[in-house]
Amino acid sequence: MSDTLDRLHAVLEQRREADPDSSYVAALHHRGLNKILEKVGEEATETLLAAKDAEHGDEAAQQALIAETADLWFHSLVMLSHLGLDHRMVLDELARRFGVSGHDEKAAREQQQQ
Ligand SMILES: N=c1c2ncn([C@@H]3O[C@H](COP(=O)(O)OP(=O)(O)OP(=O)(O)O)[C@@H](O)[C@H]3O)c2ncn1[C@@H]1O[C@H](COP(=O)(O)O)[C@@H](O)[C@H]1O
Repeated sequence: MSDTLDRLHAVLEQRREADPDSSYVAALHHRGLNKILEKVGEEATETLLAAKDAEHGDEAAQQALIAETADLWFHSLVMLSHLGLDHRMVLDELARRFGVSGHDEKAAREQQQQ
């Protein structure tokens, strides 16, 4: 999986300087952060609607959910790239969380806030 993300990251970096008329990613960068965030929000909404359909749906509904999730991940990667960040930082953060229960992490956070 990381190999695919690495490959996509390399393409996204190339597209930062590409012609917006010939590249969708370049067109997003050209239109700016607000447009990219609009797409992330749109894809998040489409993903959750697809998830509801997939809950009691057939294989086609499950495939639709996978496609929408891919759109969401893709646009999130464009967002990170636009801000000079990348998937490796997210993977490192997830790796750091291995073995830390979500309940324990939340309890520790709440204790710090007191
Ligand atoms: N993985 C993707 C990818 N996933 C989704 N999309 C595009 O994301 C868009 C989002 O879907 P929508 O239905 O919302 O599209 P839309 O109606 O055309 O968008 P708007 O006009 O509303 O902005 C579609 O145009 C998809 O083609 C992607 N476009 C590009 N990539 C990757 O990025 C690479 C570089 O792409 P270019 O920059 O276009 O060369 C490609 O080789 C792929 O590897």
